[in-house]
Amino acid sequence: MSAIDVQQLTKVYPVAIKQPGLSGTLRHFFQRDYRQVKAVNEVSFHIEPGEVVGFLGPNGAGKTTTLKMLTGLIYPSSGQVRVAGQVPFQRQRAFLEQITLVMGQKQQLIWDLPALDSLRINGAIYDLSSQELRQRIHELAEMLDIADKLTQPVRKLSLGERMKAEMLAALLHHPKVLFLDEPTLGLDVNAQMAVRKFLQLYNQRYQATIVLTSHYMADITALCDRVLLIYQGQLIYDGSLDRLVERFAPYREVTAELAAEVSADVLSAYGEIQSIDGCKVVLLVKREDLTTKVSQALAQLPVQDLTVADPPIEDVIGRVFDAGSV
Ligand SMILES: Nc1ncnc2c1ncn2[C@@H]1O[C@H](COP(=O)(O)OP(=O)(O)OP(=O)(O)O)[C@@H](O)[C@H]1O
Repeated sequence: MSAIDVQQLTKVYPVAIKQPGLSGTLRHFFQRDYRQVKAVNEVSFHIEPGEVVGFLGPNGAGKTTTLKMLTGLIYPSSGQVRVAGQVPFQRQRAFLEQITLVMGQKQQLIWDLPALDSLRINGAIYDLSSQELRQRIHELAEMLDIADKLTQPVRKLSLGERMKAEMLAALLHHPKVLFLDEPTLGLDVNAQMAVRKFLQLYNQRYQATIVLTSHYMADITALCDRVLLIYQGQLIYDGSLDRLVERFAPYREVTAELAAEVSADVLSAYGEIQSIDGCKVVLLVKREDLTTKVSQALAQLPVQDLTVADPPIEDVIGRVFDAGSV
C-alpha cells in the first residue's frame, strides 16, 4: 500500500472581489462577487513508505494548499487523497496518530513555558504513559541534541533550538508520515544542517515517509531522492533530481581559467557566456556539443584549468519556472 495516494486533486478557493473606495466597500457589504482561484489543479502522484520527497514550486504555486489537503486541514474541491490508508479530511484518530505537520513559520510550543511542559501536554493528548513519554523525549532529544534546552522557557531559545524543540513536539507520537512546510525557514546554515541530519536519521530509524517543501535547495539535494515540481497549481515534473537536470538543462556549465584574458567575441564561439571575470570564464555549452567545444577550447585557447559541471539546481528550476511550461 502506498503511504500517500493522490488522484486528480483540485482545490478552488472562492475569493471575494471588492471594488475600491467607500461605495465599493458598502456594496461589498451587501452583495459580494466572487472569482474562483484554482490553487491546485488535478494533481496526481503516489508516494511509497519510506520515501523522502521534495515539493518544489515558486511562491503561490499551490504547495501549502496541497499539504493542507494531505493533512486534512482543508477539504479538496475534487479528487481523492489517501494518506496511510486513511482519508485525511475525515480526521480519524487512526489518521492523526500516523501523521504530523510542521510549518516553519508556525509554532505549537507555548512561548512562556519550558518546552518540556508543552511536551507533557502532547503526551497526554496522545495517551502516552509517563514512562513512554520520558523514553520518547529522551530518544528524540538525543537525536536532536537539544536535551539541555528543554527546561528553559521557549522564548529564551535561539531560533534553531526552537525549531528542534518544535520537531520534538511534532514527532512525540512517532508519526509514520511527516509533512514539513519550510522546516528550515530563517535558520542559519549550521541549524539547517542539524535539522537535515535529524530528518535523515528519523527517516532511517522509523522508515518514515517525508514530504517537504523548502526554498533552500540544499535541503532538497541533501534529503530528497525524488522531487515534485508544481507550477500554477499543476504538477509539471515527478522524478529524480538528476533526471530533472538532464531534462530541463540541456547544457552544461564549463568553467575555464585562462593564462590571459580573451575577448567575449572569441569566447562566444565556444558557448553561451555566463560570466567573465578577468581570466576566469563560465560558459554554458549544449550537452551534445560538449566534447567538440571542450576539445576546441583546449586546443585554441590558453586554458590553464577547466571544469565541467551541471548548472546549479536553483538555476535549472528557475529556468523551468521562467519558461512557464514543460
Ligand atoms: N485561503 C485562501 N483563500 C484564497 N486563496 C488562497 C487561499 N490560500 C491560498 N490561496 C491562493 O492559492 C494559491 C496557492 O497558494 P499556496 O499557499 O498553496 O502556495 P505555495 O506554493 O505554498 O506558496 P509559498 O511558496 O509562497 O508558500 C495562491 O494564489 C494563493 O493566493
